[in-house]
Amino acid sequence: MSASTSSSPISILLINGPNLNLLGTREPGIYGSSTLEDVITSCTATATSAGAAFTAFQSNHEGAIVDRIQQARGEGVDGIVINPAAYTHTSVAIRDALLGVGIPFIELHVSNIHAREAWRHHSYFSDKAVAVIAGLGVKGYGAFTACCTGAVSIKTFQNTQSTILRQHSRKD
Ligand SMILES: O=C1C[C@@](O)(C(=O)O)C[C@@H](O)[C@@H]1O
Repeated sequence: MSASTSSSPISILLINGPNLNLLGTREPGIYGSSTLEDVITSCTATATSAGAAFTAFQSNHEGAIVDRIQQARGEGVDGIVINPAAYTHTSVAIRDALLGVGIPFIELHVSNIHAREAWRHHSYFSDKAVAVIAGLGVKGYGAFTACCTGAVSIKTFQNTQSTILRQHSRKD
């Protein structure tokens, strides 16, 4: 991975796949009422306060997501947080792009894909992800916090994952 140094802030790229632009209106019983804009605003605030660089990208197109991942290597992105959405269950191309650039990534789902239809249980990403977050609603995007607040690098996320899950499961 491209290491972050004290002189260069950690750089995080958030990628959202197809139909996540509809967050807030899309099946609210499953995905909640927060919009993607709400999510990005919150993540941007977190990144800014942590002194991290943050970029968000959403596309409904597989090739565009592959292109954005490839572009990330040239930009020196340290870690990717990706909700591949429906491509989770189908995309060898996005998996290969992530492995090709060698940037560590966290896989994120708003819903608990393992509590849904059987065909959603398989992910082309989970076995290669630093961590997998699912079922915490849009609060799952708070996983992003672990990538930049006080964390040396996204690799430390593995050690903080259980803490994050505890924090988010509290009803506060
Ligand atoms: O589009 C999505 C969103 C999703 O990734 C989630 O965030 O829960 C789960 C996927 O199965 C689904 O196709």
